[in-house]
Amino acid sequence: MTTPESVDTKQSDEQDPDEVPLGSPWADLRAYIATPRLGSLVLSADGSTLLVSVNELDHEQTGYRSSWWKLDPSGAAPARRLTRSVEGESLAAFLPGGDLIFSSGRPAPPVTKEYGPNPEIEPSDQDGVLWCLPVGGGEAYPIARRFGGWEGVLPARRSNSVLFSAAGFPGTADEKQDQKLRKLRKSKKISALLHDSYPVRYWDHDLGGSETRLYATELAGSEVDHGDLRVDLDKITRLMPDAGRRLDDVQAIAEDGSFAVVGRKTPKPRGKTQVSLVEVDLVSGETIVRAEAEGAEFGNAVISPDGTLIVAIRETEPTATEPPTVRLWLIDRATGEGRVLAEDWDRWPSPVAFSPDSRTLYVTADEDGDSPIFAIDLSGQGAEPKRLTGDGAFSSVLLAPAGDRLYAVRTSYADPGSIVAVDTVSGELTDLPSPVTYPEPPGQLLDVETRAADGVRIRSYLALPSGASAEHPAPLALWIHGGPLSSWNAWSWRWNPWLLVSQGYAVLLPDPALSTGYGQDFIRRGWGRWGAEPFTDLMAATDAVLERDEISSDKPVAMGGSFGGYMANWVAGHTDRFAGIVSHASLWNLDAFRYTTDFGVYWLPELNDRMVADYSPHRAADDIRTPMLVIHGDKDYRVPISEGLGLWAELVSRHEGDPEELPHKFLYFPDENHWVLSPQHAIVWYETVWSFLKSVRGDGNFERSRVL
Ligand SMILES: CC(=O)N[C@@H](C)C(=O)N[C@@H](C)C(=O)N[C@@H](C)C(=O)O
Repeated sequence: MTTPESVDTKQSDEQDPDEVPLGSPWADLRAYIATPRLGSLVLSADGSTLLVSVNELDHEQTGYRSSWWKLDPSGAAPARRLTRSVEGESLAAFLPGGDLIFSSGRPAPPVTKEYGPNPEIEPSDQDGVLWCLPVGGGEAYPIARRFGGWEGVLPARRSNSVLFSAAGFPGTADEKQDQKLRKLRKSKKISALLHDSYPVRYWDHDLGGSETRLYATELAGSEVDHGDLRVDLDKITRLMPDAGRRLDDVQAIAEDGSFAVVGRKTPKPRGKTQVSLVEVDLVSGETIVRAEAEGAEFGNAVISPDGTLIVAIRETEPTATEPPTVRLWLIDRATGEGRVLAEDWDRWPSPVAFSPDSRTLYVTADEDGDSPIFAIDLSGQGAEPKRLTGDGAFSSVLLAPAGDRLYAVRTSYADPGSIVAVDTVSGELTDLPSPVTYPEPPGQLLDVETRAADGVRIRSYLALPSGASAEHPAPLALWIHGGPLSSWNAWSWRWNPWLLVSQGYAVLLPDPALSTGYGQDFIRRGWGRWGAEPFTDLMAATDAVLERDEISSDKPVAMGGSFGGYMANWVAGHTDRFAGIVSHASLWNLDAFRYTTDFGVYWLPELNDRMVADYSPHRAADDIRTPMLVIHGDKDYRVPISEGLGLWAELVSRHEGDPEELPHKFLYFPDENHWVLSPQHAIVWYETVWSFLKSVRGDGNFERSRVL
């Protein structure tokens, strides 16, 4: 598979724009949305089969469908597509014998007792069907159907134990009742939910209609029992049935299938919850609390192959003045004792795998514009992390059973994604043949740095168009990342600087105060002071690149989404140095935001009254003189639409001149969420941003996208 062919064409007036052959994906938005995107990796228990998911544009070009591709872990054979259906496939996990379980919306045979549970339930568009692709060959066949779908499938590596998780309706005692209630609600068109706890929404969907339920069973595999596998949640063991909505997530299963580690939420006063780690015995169902502490939460657990150790992250609760800390927490199952690992390591790590002898732990952590893999030797006293990989952000990291190599998807802002094998001793990378090859971006990615007024180093990436030079300097676009506890270190299809580079801009991607990968002090510097150091760091980074010969001294433009949108709004109210500002899914009135965002209690320690009084962008509404493009999706529950509506109303109500000459625009998506994910809307998003930036720079009039 390659990206859509690059053909240099000029659009004639008569031609339907959709008929014009595709150009480069970094310049032609139709080619951009049609470019396949790498997803996550799955490895078989014996290490012989590595899969990667690939997201491709669907036939209507209004969504993406994912399929699984088979990779040769040795790197010899090319990638080949393993699953193919119009509806796509998602969840995937190997049984130890090699059978692959996956979910797919592909048409399943009619419901009969023969093939699945709950035969009284008519097939529906809300069905989730799990399929098995037998290792010995042959067609995939359905093994379970469930109205409402599945959350996860987690097989043990060296036994027949398999965990299934699915969302159950609160108040229903078992799977039968759950399925009946779902059917009733559907037929009566009931969508109402009753809440008695917090939170009630998450990113773009409602909570309250579901709680995670956990089931365990033994699946021998089709090769072993010479028959088809069947899973019926009514007939298998439900674990922690009394946990109700306290069961948070299923994090890991022991290789021998004897126990699993799950997150358990305990409701706390003032709407808080605290997640602890609980071990559940898959046979007896007994539970043991493995990690629990006031003022801290635990997650991302990994179990050592010998089953003696659990490592997770421990994140402390922030206060008004102290940001959270993230550390590794090592639990010795024999003694039940837990301790911090690599306490002095000033990074926020996340565990990914243990070596086969359980003596080395592999983790990833943001570091200085990368998110590399580190190895931590657990046998010595020091637990000193050793950086294994160089540039790039490594995700979906899996260890080969022999322990000699890790597999990962590596991305950076110079690379949309490669599949790599990492030597666990030398850290050497080998590229594996990937289902997707991407064309080179239309420029260079530079690592640049400057000093803030207080002497602190601020580093950034600068995406520079190929032709930029002292003779042809490029106009500058400042991009501000979200979070704010994050870093511009991994490729993003949503925030892709190369699309703007192809329009001639140089794009600056700074990591200001609050960014991850530079240590705790760097985060603390901006904590509760959003309009102070994070803002002045961004300005310092902008000043420094404006001095470069290849950068035009014209007024730059600025853009940011989410927290980056907060900062875009703050910039608008505190400087007139930008020609135009794009504010996507932005925080405008912090006083309102902290109570209406989906998870307000996360923000409350930092967004206290004092911080809100000092740093809410809406307080500087009178000072905004820069044209703004406001963009918001109505289904954004992280930064609710009220923030975008408030910003828009305040901008418009301050415009005293000719209404026809309002300098601002509002691009509103009634059915998009925080990210604007559908491909057709991504096109509208970029087209509108391009046109707005062009107009504020005086390069032409603002032109509506032809579909607006
Ligand atoms: C619970 C919570 O709010 N977590 C934050 C990481 C978060 O979602 N922040 C948003 C306001 C934000 O800035 N998100 C960024 C990562 C984005 O680009 O969506």
